[in-house]
Amino acid sequence: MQIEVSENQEMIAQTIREFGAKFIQPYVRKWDETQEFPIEIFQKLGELGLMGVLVPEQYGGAGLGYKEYVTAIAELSKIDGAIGLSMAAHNSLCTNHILLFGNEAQKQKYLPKLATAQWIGAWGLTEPNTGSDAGNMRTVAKPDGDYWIINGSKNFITHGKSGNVAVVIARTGEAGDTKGATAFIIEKGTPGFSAGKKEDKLGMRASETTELIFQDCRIHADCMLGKPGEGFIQALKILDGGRISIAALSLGIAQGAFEAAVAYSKERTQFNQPIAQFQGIAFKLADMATEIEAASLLTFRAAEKKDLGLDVRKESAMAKYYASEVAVKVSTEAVQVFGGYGYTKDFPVEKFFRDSKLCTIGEGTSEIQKLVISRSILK
Ligand SMILES: CC(C)(COP(=O)(O)OP(=O)(O)OC[C@H]1O[C@@H](n2cnc3c(N)ncnc32)[C@H](O)[C@@H]1OP(=O)(O)O)[C@@H](O)C(=O)NCCC(=O)NCCSC(=O)C1=CCCCC1
Repeated sequence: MQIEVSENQEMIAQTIREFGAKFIQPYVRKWDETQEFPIEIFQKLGELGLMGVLVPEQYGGAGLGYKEYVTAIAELSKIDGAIGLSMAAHNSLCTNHILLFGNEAQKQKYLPKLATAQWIGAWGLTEPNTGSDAGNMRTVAKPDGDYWIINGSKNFITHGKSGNVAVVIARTGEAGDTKGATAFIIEKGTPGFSAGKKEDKLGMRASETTELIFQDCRIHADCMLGKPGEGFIQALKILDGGRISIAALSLGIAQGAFEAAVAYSKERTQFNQPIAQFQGIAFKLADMATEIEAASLLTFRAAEKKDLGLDVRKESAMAKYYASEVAVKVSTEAVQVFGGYGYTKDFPVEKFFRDSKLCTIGEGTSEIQKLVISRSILK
């Protein structure tokens, strides 16, 4: 898919393929059915150095870039999108927020644990009434001497219950003021901080999604990331990287569904010939392959620009928008290629189909990506 693949990317892809065949693939269906979050998988991935791909070596990470990170998420998501999603939320949202906006003490304290997955991270921006309009958040943090008191709730939070630490953005100024929000690091077990309802989801079921609840949660000012008022802009910058990871997740899902459809179409015979020999099926495969290739180019281009330290708000939105829509389209077509069998849980494509839909919604809907892209063009 890419013209040049680095040695590190090859090594990461190979490691994940071997790891996935042994520790993920055999359990995908069970985790999906039971909605179980297999935390031990992340600890094992952490031991392999894959939970801190973007974290510099001095903080216990691999010190690599977005190209390698995209490779890791896409390879994992070919096997199980839910595992790819959890890795993405842990890395590009929670860990990256501390890496990019934390002070030295915060980085020393949290990054080594997060980069090795001894601790799992969560990130809280979305609220029940403020999803796309994230800047209008209602969760409030009020100063109290050297402390801040947080009240409110966040929802659709990956690792809300299992996470050892969360980065949470709360209102510290006027409602609707994009300079009126602040980011805080809050550890599990802090009085007044708890996980609420766990969502029963259509797809991505092995990735845990819960509410976060704050009731007079008192935290020291040392937990603040950056300065008061910087939280919303920090979050938008974090989403610029996060959206590349959702594009990678989408690529993995699309590639997994495509490979299953190709294999099945060569084996399944109807009217005395493999269905792949019918133009109706062969042209579907041609469309899928072309769209995956285009999605891959957009995703790796955004990753390359990010690695160069450039502003990628447009490129990450384009990659996420296009790749996620491709994941939905390709997995839908894969179910069609499988026919009735594709609609059963005996084959993998129904899961790709269910998992893919999250990609057009999480970290900003396709409509929000178009808003970001068009604002960037028209500014
Ligand atoms: C794009 C958006 C709708 C924008 O909002 P507004 O119109 O309120 O804000 P606007 O006027 O665009 O901007 C404010 C200031 O900010 C600067 N800036 C914007 N982008 C950036 C940027 N990328 N970098 C730096 N600065 C930026 C902008 O210039 C402006 O500054 P100024 O006030 O003029 O000085 C934003 O709210 C958004 O994106 N929503 C989707 C949330 C959303 O995506 N959640 C996802 C939550 S996480 C999630 O869903 C999951 C996580 C993991 C698991 C799956 C799900």
